[in-house]
Amino acid sequence: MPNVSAKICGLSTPDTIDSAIAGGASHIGFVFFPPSPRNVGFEQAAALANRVPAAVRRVGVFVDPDDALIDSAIAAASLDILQLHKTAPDRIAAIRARLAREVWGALAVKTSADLAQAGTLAGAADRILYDAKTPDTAALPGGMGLRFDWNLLRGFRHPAPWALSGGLDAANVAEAIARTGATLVDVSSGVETAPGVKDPARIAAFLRAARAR
Ligand SMILES: O=C(O)c1ccccc1NCC(=O)[C@H](O)[C@H](O)COP(=O)(O)O
Repeated sequence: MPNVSAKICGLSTPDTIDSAIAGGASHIGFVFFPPSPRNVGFEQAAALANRVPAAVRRVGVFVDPDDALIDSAIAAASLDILQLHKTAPDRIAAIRARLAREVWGALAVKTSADLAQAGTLAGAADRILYDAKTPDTAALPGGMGLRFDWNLLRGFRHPAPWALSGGLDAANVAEAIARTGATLVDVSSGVETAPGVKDPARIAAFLRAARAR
């Protein structure tokens, strides 16, 4: 069975960063999107990023960002990877070409028609993050604890490396991995006690469960 790696997204405090690292997270996500309860400022991100060892990848999470925001976030938090939500494939490709950095494209999934759009991200992004589609009225395109039907991924021919996200937690991540074959999983609200409030114990439990599947 392949090793499963885990990204803990939306971290904003030193204790939760430390918990993710101690628990074996492969990736740590910082959200740069002011409407999010997980948004971090540049100085805050810089201090948090300093706690992250080089072996753990620092992911910046953005919603259709402009170049100035990306450049400031990279400078502050030494980001290894950019995760782009609601960003057109040609814009993703342009960002990737300009920065020569790993870039992930988030694909909002509810139906098989959504999943069929994965091909548009292949070639533009290094990795596709399958995430649950949030309602049009929602303030956020991610981090809402929603999950999509994992059966949609059964037999799906992934056009690029990928990761699974959306509504994962310590109780369901093993099943999610078994059902989809994911080798990289991503969680945010499933390790929180309230929106934006990460819990070190839940982070540790999630990472244990992802390993123990
Ligand atoms: O988490 C946010 O607040 C957020 C805001 C804007 C764009 C993306 C955001 N999160 C992206 C993530 O990578 C989350 O981990 C992913 O959507 C899963 O969230 P959850 O279902 O809460 O585990």
